[in-house]
Amino acid sequence: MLKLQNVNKTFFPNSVNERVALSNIDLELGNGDFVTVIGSNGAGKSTVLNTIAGKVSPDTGIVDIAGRNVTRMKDYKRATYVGRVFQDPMAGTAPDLTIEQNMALAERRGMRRGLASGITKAKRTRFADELQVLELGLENRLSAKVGLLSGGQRQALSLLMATFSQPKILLLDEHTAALDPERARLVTDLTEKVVAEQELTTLMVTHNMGQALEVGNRLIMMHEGRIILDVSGTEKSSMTVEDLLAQFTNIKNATVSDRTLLQ
Ligand SMILES: Nc1ncnc2c1ncn2[C@@H]1O[C@H](COP(=O)(O)OP(=O)(O)OP(=O)(O)O)[C@@H](O)[C@H]1O
Repeated sequence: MLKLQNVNKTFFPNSVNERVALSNIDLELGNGDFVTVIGSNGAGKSTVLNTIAGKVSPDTGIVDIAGRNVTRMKDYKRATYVGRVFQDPMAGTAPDLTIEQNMALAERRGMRRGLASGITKAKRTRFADELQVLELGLENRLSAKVGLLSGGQRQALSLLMATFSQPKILLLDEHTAALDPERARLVTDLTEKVVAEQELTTLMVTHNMGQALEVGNRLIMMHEGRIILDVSGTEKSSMTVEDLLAQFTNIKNATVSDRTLLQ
């Protein structure tokens, strides 16, 4: 469903600000794979997501979504294939528009302009049905401005909207990080439910190692632009947070000793 082949990205090459963000990334996700992505700051996690979404154009390599080479396809054209939820609850929704207006926009994602139709009664009923799944009572607040919702409610709505047009790939960029533990739990549970129901192929970046182990069927760890750990199935489910921390420590030590060797 998703294939990254030998993807490289360096920001500001050949300058003092040069940053190697992605280095020979090869990654293949099957239909319905739910992959959690961890790694230290600057490891390249967001750049992987941005490359898939088309926000970042790779220097070399191929991005293939559902058998289509989208490497040079603009982000707005890819929007039909890719749903995304960001860390900031304010990012995925328009605060001055109502819940139903936001949902109508999400529904039209990736469509050509000029095909707009009003929010019909049938549509309203469908939106209400969709919202009921969240169990937050939002189905009774269709005409409320989204700016009035709490962060957790907005993230739940963002998630629903991101999956509305049944994308091929769902990208979650630390989408529970800004929420309090209770709301983070709610949005995590909801994520698992929506992903399972729609069999969505999903990449979820998180700094929460417990969450990375608990959620999904596969986990990758990134470091300095590379994928340095890729576990799934029982190997993943038998891992503990301590195991992951030990991996981090090993890498950091290895990196330090590599540098020492190179000096
Ligand atoms: N638009 C950009 N312009 C310049 N450098 C960038 C840009 N985006 C990312 N980088 C650099 O690329 C590297 C990888 O960044 P990225 O944001 O992908 O890391 P990350 O793993 O998501 O980190 P974090 O956990 O801190 O969000 C870093 O060195 C970063 O400074």
